[in-house]
This record gives sequence, C-alpha cells and structure tokens, in this order.
Amino acid sequence: MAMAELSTPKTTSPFLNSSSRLRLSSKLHLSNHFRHLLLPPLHTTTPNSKIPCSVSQNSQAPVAVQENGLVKTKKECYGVFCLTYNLKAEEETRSWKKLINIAVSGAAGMISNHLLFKLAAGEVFGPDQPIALKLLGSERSIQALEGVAMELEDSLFPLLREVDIGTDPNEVFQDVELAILIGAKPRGPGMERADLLDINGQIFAEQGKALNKAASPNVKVLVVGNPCNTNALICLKNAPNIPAKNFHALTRLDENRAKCQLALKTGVFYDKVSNMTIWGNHSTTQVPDFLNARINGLPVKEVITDHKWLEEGFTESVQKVYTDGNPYASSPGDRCSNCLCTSTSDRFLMRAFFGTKPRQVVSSAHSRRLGAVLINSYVVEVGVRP
Ligand SMILES: NC(=O)c1ccc[n+]([C@@H]2O[C@H](COP(=O)([O-])OP(=O)(O)OC[C@H]3O[C@@H](n4cnc5c(N)ncnc54)[C@H](O)[C@@H]3O)[C@@H](O)[C@H]2O)c1
Ligand SMILES: O=C(O)C[C@H](O)C(=O)O
Repeated sequence: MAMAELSTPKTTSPFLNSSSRLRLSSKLHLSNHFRHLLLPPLHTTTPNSKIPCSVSQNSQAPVAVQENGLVKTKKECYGVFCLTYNLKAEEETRSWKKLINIAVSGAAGMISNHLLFKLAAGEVFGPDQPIALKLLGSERSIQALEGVAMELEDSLFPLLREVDIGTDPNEVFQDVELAILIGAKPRGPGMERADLLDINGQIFAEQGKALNKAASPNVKVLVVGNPCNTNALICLKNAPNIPAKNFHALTRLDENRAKCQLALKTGVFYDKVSNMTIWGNHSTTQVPDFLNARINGLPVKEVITDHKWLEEGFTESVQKVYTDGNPYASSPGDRCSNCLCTSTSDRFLMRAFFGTKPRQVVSSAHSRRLGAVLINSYVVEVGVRP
C-alpha cells in the first residue's frame, strides 16, 4: 500500500441519504464518522489541509469534479461517495463497464456483512465492473447500517462508486438493476423455514411493490430471506410490471450441501461432483437429484452402490439440514442462519447469471409458467452467451 495525500475538498459537509431518516437524537450513539454532522461544514477548514489516505499502489486517485471552485457533490449518498469524480482520464486507459446499481436489503445483517465486501471487491461481477450499492435496512438496524457504509468507505474499493443507505424501499430501489433481498428474520431453534412466512411475507409484498414502482423495468431479483421460494412468489405477484422470469430464490446452498454429502461419501474432492441439482423448494420437501449427478464424470448410482443411503440418508441430510439448530451459527440455539456460505452461494449464482463463469449446469429456484407461475428449483444451464 502506498500513502497518498489528498487535498481536503472545499465543500459543504457530506450528508447522509435523506431516505435513511436518520435523526440526531440524544439516544443516537455518535460514531467518529457521524460526528461530522455536528462539526462545522468542511468549507470552513483550511482549503488545502492534507488528509492522508491509503490507495492501492498502481492507481492514481481520481479527482473530484469542481464547479465554481466548489467540489460537486451528489444528493443521495454516503460520506466520500457524495463526491462526483471525473473518471475520464481513467476511462482512456481502462475499459470500465457501465456502472450497475445494486440494491441489497438487510444490509446490516449477517449475510450482507460477508456479501457486500465481495461485491465491492469485484469478486462477483469482475474487475472491470463498477458498482453502486443501495443499502436497505430496517429502522432498528439503521445505526449498524451506517457502520457498514463507513466500513465500505474506509475500504477504498476502486470499483465501488456509490453507497446510499435508507429504510424506505421506494427510495432505495430507485433505478436498481439488481436487487438482492436478504432482509428478513432468520429462524430460531426448532422452527421450519415456512414458520417465518407470517413474519417475513409482508416484507416481500412491500418490497415487490416498491420494485415495481421504482426499479429499472428489467431488474433481476434474488430473494434470500426465508421462506425464500414463497417470498419470491409474493414479491413477483406484487411487481406485475417486472418480467416474472427475473425473480429468483436462493436454493444454491442446497446444491452445495448435496455436493458435499456425495464428496464425503466417496472421498473425492467436491469439484469432482458435477450436474448436482435440486428440485423443489428450499425446504424439507426438496429433492436433490442424484440420478443426473456425476462423480468423476460417472453416474452417482454407479459410484455409490448403497442406493438405500442415496434415497434416504443422503436426501434427508440435504432436506433437513440444521433444522434443530445450526452448529455453524455464531451462537447456536440463538439463531440458525448460515451467513458465510449463503453469501458464497449468492456470489456463485450471480456470477453464473451475469456470465462471469464458464457455462455450467446449476439449480436455481426461479419462476416458470406451468399454467400458473411457480417458483421452484430446477435445472438451468447458465453462462456466457455465445
Ligand atoms: N435462502 C438461503 O439459502 C438462506 C440462507 C441463510 C439465511 N437465509 C435467510 O436470510 C434472512 C436473513 O438472514 P441473516 O442471517 O442475514 O439475518 P440477520 O438477522 O443477521 O439480518 C437480517 C437483517 O435484515 C434487517 N431487516 C429486517 N426487516 C427488514 C426490512 N423490512 N427491510 C430491510 N431490512 C430488514 C434486520 O434489521 C437485519 O439487519 C433470513 O430470513 C434467513 O432465514 C436464507
Ligand atoms: O436454514 C435456515 O434457516 C437458513 C438457510 O436457509 C439455510 O439453509 O441455512
């Protein structure tokens, strides 16, 4: 890491997105970053005071655009992301793709905590794809959400061009091209995912309406919050202007689990298991399809001769994983969400859908018209379009 020096911008104080509805009440814990709201605006500081700032060795810091000697700021933004940069010089030497607007709900939660940093680092859409993150939180999580925005800011990800935070989906979803809907309650011990429908269903009705109104008409929607299949259907039904085929529910985790089970049984590394897909819901009724899966290129039934295990033990181990409490959760008995592997699954799936992975066969729960719209997991072939 090299140390660079940036001049303090001659500007008014950066402000938080109005949609965050953050107010400075006496109850609000004031973090260091947040204190600037109480400090005099930056234009009262010495114009050229230096702020040390670490940047990656090879990149020159882009210069913020100025008008009438004042640094231009955006309206709805967070901290350093309020500045408008002139990236023309960079565009001449690098070919950036057009920026994509990505909304993430539940952005202060466990899964997002892992996923957002992978998105910002370019691990999902590649090193030439700039992104803008629109982070949606609940009123309760707004302080934590602000903390997430600060961490993103401090990370200086070159591809991360904007971060907005808010609690109103109608504002946060404005013009988004991808919406990853994670914000929902996770299940507790002894609960089935379906038990969450009463609590979580309403969230996805509201967010469906907001997407319908505010998002880009071709927005792709990935529902993670459980029960994800039903929530995806609720969301879709509340967003009639968005093509039904754009809605997906995350069942990729089941596919990964099934691969692990087969790898464990046969002692192969899991990359030797292919064509493993899931049919049905992200629930105890799903069917992991071992009939079409391959181990080292051979049909599973040829490699595993214990067919009773395949039909019962294997199937059940994927269907019922962690129903009685998740050993990987940070505090077992308290919550049952697998944040790290879920964020990895999100990543796999999005990479697959946005074509940054070679062609492959995966399972995905997405809508299908069989008389009626169904959201269930089935086999899809995805990858770079010829
Ligand atoms: N499909 C899958 O493979 C999969 C895997 C793991 C978890 N999940 C589900 O994902 C959901 C989130 O899990 P988590 O571990 O991140 O939970 P978490 O409790 O850590 O985070 C959820 C966050 O969402 C926020 N939130 C709640 N309601 C909201 C709303 N209306 N709008 C915006 N934000 C809201 C909460 O304040 C919280 O910050 C759960 O429903 C869980 O069951 C799905
Ligand atoms: O099982 C849960 O409740 C969380 C998630 O859907 C998972 O499969 O791990």
